[in-house]
Amino acid sequence: MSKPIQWYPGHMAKAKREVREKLKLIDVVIELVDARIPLSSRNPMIDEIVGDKPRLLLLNKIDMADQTETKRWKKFFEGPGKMALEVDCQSGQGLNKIAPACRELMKEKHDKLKAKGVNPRAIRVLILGIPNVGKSTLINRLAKKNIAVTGDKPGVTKKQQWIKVGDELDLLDTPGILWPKFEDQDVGSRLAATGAIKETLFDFQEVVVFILKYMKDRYPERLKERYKLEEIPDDVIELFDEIGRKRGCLVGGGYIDYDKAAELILRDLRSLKLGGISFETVQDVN
Ligand SMILES: Nc1nc2c(ncn2[C@@H]2O[C@H](COP(=O)(O)OP(=O)(O)OP(=O)(O)O)[C@@H](O)[C@H]2O)c(=O)[nH]1
Repeated sequence: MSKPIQWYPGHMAKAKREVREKLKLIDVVIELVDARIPLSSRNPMIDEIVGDKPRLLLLNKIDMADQTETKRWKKFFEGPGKMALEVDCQSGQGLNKIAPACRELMKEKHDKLKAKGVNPRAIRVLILGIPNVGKSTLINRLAKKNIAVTGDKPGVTKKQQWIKVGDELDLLDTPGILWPKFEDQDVGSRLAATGAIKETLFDFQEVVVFILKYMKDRYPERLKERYKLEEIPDDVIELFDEIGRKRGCLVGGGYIDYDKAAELILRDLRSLKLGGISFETVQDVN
C-alpha cells in the first residue's frame, strides 16, 4: 500500500510486556482472530508470548466470512491444548460454547485437584487480540448476560477487575492487545479490506484493487451477479472500470470516478452485498 503504517518497536515491546504481566494471573487465554483473515489478524509472536497456556481460539465475525473456509480454519487451529470455535460476537452466536471449551481445556488439571480433594476455583480467562477484532464486544456480551459480581484480585502492578461469567469463569475485564504484522504488504491489504485498519490510513483505491483481484480469482460468480457482468475481464483495472461504468460512477467525459466506485465496492463488501468472503484460506498455507 502506498501509505504503510509505521510500526514502532517500543510499542510492540510494551504491549508484549503488558500481556505477559496479565498472563501470570490467567488459566486460559481466549485469542480472538478475524475469521476472514485468521493469520493476518494475529500477532506473529503469539505462540511465543502465550507459551504453553491452554488456549481457546475464537474465529470471530463468522457472519462476514466464507463458512466453508471458516470450518477449514477451525480444524487447522485445533490441536493438543488448543481448541477453536466459530463465533459472531455481535449476535452472540457460538458464545455459549466458550465456558464448556474452557472447562475441557482445564479438565486434566481440575481432575487432579479433585483427586486430591481440592475443589477447583473458577477458571481465570484473558481475552487477547489485535485492535478491532471484537474484544470489547465479546467482553460486553459475556458481562451483560452473566455478570453477577465484579471483584478485585491482587494484580501484579495494579488491581485487576474480574467479571464473573456464570459460576465457571472469571474474566479479566481489560483485554490484552497485540498488534498484527504490518510490514507485509498483503497482510496490510487484508487488514484494510476487513476494516482492521482505520480507513484514513489506507488508500481506498489500492485496497479495492486488492479486493477485486482476490475476488476475481476466488469469487468470480459473486462479482458477476452483484454487478451484472457477463464476463470478468482478465485485467483488474478493466474490471474496476466496468463496475464503475455499470454503477454510474463517472466524471465528465465518460471517465470513471474511481473514488466513488471504490467506496461503493467497499460498502458492498462491508454490508455483505457480495456475501461472506474469506481473504485467507487454509489451502494457501498448505
Ligand atoms: N459483523 C460483525 N461485527 C463484529 C463482530 N464482533 C465485533 N464486531 C464489530 O467489530 C468492531 C470492533 O469491535 P470491538 O469490540 O470494538 O473490537 P476491539 O477488539 O475491542 O477493538 P479495540 O478496542 O480497537 O482493541 C465493532 O464495530 C463491532 O461491532 C462480529 O462477530 N460480526
